[in-house]
Formats: sequence, structure tokens, C-alpha cells
Amino acid sequence: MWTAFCRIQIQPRILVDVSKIDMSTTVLGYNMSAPIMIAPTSLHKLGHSEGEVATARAAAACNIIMVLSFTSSCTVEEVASSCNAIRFFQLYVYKRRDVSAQLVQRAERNGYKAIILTADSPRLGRREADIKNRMIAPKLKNLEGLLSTEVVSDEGSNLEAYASATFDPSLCWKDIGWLRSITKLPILIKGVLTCEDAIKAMEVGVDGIIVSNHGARQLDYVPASISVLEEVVHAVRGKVPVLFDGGVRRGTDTFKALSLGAQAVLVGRPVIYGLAAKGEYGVKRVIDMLKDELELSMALSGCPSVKDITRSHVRTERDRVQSML
Ligand SMILES: Cc1cc2nc3c(=O)[nH]c(=O)nc-3n(C[C@H](O)[C@H](O)[C@H](O)COP(=O)(O)O)c2cc1C
Ligand SMILES: CCCCC(=O)C(=O)O
Repeated sequence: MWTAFCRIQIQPRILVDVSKIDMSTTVLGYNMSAPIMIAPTSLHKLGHSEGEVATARAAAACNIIMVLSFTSSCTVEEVASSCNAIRFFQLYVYKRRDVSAQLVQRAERNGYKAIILTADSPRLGRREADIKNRMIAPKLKNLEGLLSTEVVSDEGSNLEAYASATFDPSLCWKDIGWLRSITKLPILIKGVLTCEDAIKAMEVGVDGIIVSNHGARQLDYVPASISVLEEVVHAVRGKVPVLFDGGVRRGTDTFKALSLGAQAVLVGRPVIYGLAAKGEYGVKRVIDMLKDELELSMALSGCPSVKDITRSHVRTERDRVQSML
């Protein structure tokens, strides 16, 4: 993913008044201080004893949106009552649909503002480090009293065994109708990598799309998500917001994704690294660094506000090839 970002150049404009830089923007009508969101990642207590509560407090302090993972260590309610961060809820659909439905309804009751359906994981990818290390299956507090997450297998990845036992691999497009029938919240689909799927997502009436390859944790040889962002944006034609994740490590990465049409980026691993290093403060530092770098990138590119960042501020490999024809 890093090399895919490296292949995109920034084309700055000079002599623009950049004495004030405004990074603020909105997603689904919610204001945020910068077009940066926290991606859903599971089990934050593996990184820090305060888990997602610390992450959410950092999101609130930075005034950005956090997406809580379905497989979080803290409950939907604990995170909701810990601070006033704007929160979306990421959903995995289980074979036990009633369990997923209950989680959606708890999220809705507790003030989460959107459902992010992760659609790239009918099964878990083959994660060889997890197999080698005999990764443990999560104890999911959200599911206490609803479903046992104990997996009895003493070899390989228990995470994988757990996912196979619970995730519903028959989930398909028509099930968006089921999801609509159980919630009033906007529904976004995470894991879109092709224009065909972007068009299908709009046909079934989703409220947004997240271009993502799940941090390259699912299928090998899928493209870096930044390399397909533009074609998805073209297919969507502004009808719904397109968000982006995968490999955002620098302010310039955020700038490039915005130039190619993303409304905001989501950040996964850097947030967990900050959390593991220094809890809430560590997450806030990571977000502040990404914001500071974006602010400087905007100033040096001649973009005083997010809407000033346009397609002509970047040059992709395809642009270079086309200019030679
Ligand atoms: C440790 C880890 C756990 C993750 N857990 C989830 C999850 O529970 N649900 C989900 O939709 N995506 C999950 N993801 C994928 C992220 O939401 C996101 O797509 C990806 O990490 C973005 O790339 P980045 O880490 O390069 O920023 C996870 C990623 C990581 C690294
Ligand atoms: C079974 C939990 C899967 C969480 C996830 O999405 C990931 O680890 O990438």
C-alpha cells in the first residue's frame, strides 16, 4: 500500500493565500475537525487496558469520528457512556442473525450514528502468523449472555475457528434489505474494491461506501485500495459519500486520497500503535500528527480548505502514461 501511495505525485499550486487553513469537513452531516476517522479494529484491550474507551476519548478530544468494531473489547454501552465522541458501529453478520440484530439495535439506542457493514469477510483470510502463534479467540463482552465465543481447538488460529463458527458466509446483496428493516440508521458498506460492487451498493440503496481491502488482511493479491479509489469514485458519481482506508500513515496520504475523491480517510493500525504506546494520549498524538501533516500539505499545495483539494492536485501513474500517448 505504501508503494501505491508513493507512485502518486502531488501537484501544488503557488501564490495562493494560505494564511488560514481550514481542515474541517462533514461526513453524513456530522462535523469533524479534519477528514480523518478511526477505522474499526477489534480488541483494543490487547493494546491497552482501557481499550476502546481510551480510543473514543481521544476521538472526542480531537473532534473526529470513531468507528467501533463489532469485535470490540469494551461494550457498545461502555464506549457510549465514556465520552461524547461521534461514533459509528461496524457490523459483522452472524449466522445467528438475531445476535447481530441485537447489537445493531443496542448501537442505535446508544447514540451510534451509522452502521458500517463490513462486507469483505464471509470468512477470515489465511493469516499465517495467527496460525503459527495460535492466536486466541476473543472474549467478546458485547456478546455476554447472547452467544458463547469459546472455541475449543488447540491448534492453529482460534480467531479463525471463531470466525468460521459465527460469521455468516451466505450474506449477500439482498440482505441489505434485512439490515434496513432492523435499523433507521444510515448503512455504509466497507470493503468495496470494484466499480461493479459500487454500482450494486448504490442499487440496493446504501448511504455510503468505504473503499478498503481490510488492511490487506483478507485476500492476497487484491489491489492497494488507493489504486482503485478513483474508479469507485467515478462509478458513484457523487450520489453517496465515498470513504477510504488502507495505508494512511502521513498527511500527504490523506491529501492524495482526498484529491482522488474520498470524503475522508479512516486510519487503522496507527491508532492501535498509539493506543498500545500511551493509551488515550497516544491515540490523540497519532491523530494530531496526521492532522498537522495534512495542514502543512494543504498549505504547501495551495489548498486553504478541504473543498480546494481537487483531482488536479495529484498526478497518478495512469495520468503519466496517458500524457505520453
Ligand atoms: C488488528 C486489526 C483489526 C481489525 N479489525 C477489524 C474489524 O473488527 N472490523 C473491520 O471491519 N475491520 C477491521 N480491520 C480493518 C480496518 O478497519 C481497516 O480496514 C484497515 O486496518 C485499514 O488499514 P490501515 O491499518 O493500513 O490503516 C482490522 C485491522 C487490523 C489491523
Ligand atoms: C474475528 C474477528 C475479526 C476482526 C477483523 O476484522 C480483523 O482481525 O481483521
